[in-house]
Amino acid sequence: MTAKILDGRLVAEQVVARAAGEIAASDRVPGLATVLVGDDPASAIYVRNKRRRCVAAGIRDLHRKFGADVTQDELAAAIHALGDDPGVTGILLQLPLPPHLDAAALVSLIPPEKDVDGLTETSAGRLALGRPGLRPCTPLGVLELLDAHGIALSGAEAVVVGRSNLVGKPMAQLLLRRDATVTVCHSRTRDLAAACRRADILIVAAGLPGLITADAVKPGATVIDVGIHRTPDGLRGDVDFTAVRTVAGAITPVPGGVGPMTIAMLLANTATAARLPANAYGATFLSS
Ligand SMILES: Nc1nc2c(c(=O)[nH]1)N[C@@H](CN(C=O)c1ccc(C(=O)N[C@@H](CCC(=O)O)C(=O)O)cc1)CN2
Repeated sequence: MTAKILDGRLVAEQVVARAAGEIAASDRVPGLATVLVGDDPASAIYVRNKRRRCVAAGIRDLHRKFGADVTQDELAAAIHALGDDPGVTGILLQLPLPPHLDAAALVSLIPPEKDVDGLTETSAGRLALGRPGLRPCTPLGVLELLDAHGIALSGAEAVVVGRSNLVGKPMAQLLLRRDATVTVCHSRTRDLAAACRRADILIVAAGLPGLITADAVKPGATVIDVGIHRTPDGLRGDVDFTAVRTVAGAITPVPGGVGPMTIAMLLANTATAARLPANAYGATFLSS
């Protein structure tokens, strides 16, 4: 068997075109503030690509760049100012941050109705409770990709490898909302391969290159690789693509799978956020 390739670039184009259409039809121009701290080369690439895509879709680019030595208070003040600025309809703090900064505390300063990354406590809580809100871009993109390829979720055995706030946890919540039976695996899972073999849909966001080998995949399963690693041989995911594609029914490539979907869903969320009234999702907890 050779797996069908789930092309993220293709589906991302459709999502971006839809978002651009919504923006063109709206009377409010979205303004996205991307906040980039330090000199991480991968983060610089992702933010550059996000900004380019946004501008092409009619979103105002309100980028803010800070040195790696910026203090927590300086960054907090900048996020507060963006939160108060009516021209800024979306705020994104690119992760990871340098280790001296408290990323969770800074993310929590973003007003929920401008939280286009879906990472604030309000957004996460609303997802957990099944209430409307902005959802994290990568898990949202995975769902969009599965839907675009007609992969059924209701009643399916879904296994998520990884429990991060950025991907694993919200992915599990979104799959539950779509009536999948969800198992979340992590670094302490005893027999990871056995757990993964139960999956009709296997979503891997573990951050370990080549972690998932062919013996961990049920024949015919759909395998979604969220990992992205820069190796001497080029970009690689968390899945051993060459081996797993001979067992799986469908698989995402790296690059060209989930990555482009993450950016596309940011545009979709930015279009949505621009339509929200101030305070749509409740009060922000302001830290002193
Ligand atoms: N604030 C956030 N920080 C981070 C997020 C996020 O969603 N919000 N996700 C990741 C990185 N990420 C987005 O920021 C991201 C990763 C990969 C891609 C992508 O398009 N990858 C391409 C390859 C591009 C390349 O590296 O040359 C692909 O897979 O085809 C986009 C966005 C961590 N931080």
